[in-house]
Amino acid sequence: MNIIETDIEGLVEIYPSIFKDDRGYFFESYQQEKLNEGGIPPNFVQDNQSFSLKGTVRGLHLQKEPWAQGKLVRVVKGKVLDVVVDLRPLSSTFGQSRSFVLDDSKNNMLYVPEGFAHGFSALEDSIFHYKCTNYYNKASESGIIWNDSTLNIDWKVDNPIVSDKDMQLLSFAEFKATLF
Ligand SMILES: Cc1cn([C@H]2C[C@H](O)[C@@H](COP(=O)(O)OP(=O)(O)O[C@H]3O[C@@H](C)C(=O)[C@@H](O)[C@H]3O)O2)c(=O)[nH]c1=O
Repeated sequence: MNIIETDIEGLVEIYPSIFKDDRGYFFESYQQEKLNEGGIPPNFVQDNQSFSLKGTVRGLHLQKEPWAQGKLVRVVKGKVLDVVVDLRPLSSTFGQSRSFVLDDSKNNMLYVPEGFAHGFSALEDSIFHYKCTNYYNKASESGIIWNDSTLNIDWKVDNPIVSDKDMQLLSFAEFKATLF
């Protein structure tokens, strides 16, 4: 398992060791001790899985305190562009976004700490799986509109499929006004 720190504090990429043989492959999709050594907390309480048609954009989502969630995300099948925005008010990278391709041929994962907005676009039909450090809490849901012009994220999909709920999310400026 190769755990790689990114240039944003707490945001970590993980490349598991994949063992291939005549039958197929094997890898440890979650190993608490090794991940904890790499700075990833051990307190996951909920696993989620979604399927998205190619071209879908989900996000950008977060839950507010005290229901903030760290997320350990990966694709089971397919390929997504995973996007995070650092919304921790005291962070030197506040307001910055990063994108990572998560791919079922590499089985790479990303740990997104609490305090980030998270989303992804499906570059292929994709099954997405993630572990969360806190439970789903509908009343605490918040987020930023996927196509906010100031964040200017390239989702790398044409004519995105976006839920009605996500079309109602705040602009980044509106979101910031709720913080400060
Ligand atoms: C996220 C979630 C949704 N649901 C329900 C609510 C709703 O009826 C249905 C679909 O919910 P959503 O449209 O919010 O699903 P989705 O847009 O896939 O939401 C997810 O997006 C990605 C980008 C994230 O980062 C996740 O944390 C989560 O916010 O599932 C749960 O029961 N538990 C959960 O944990």
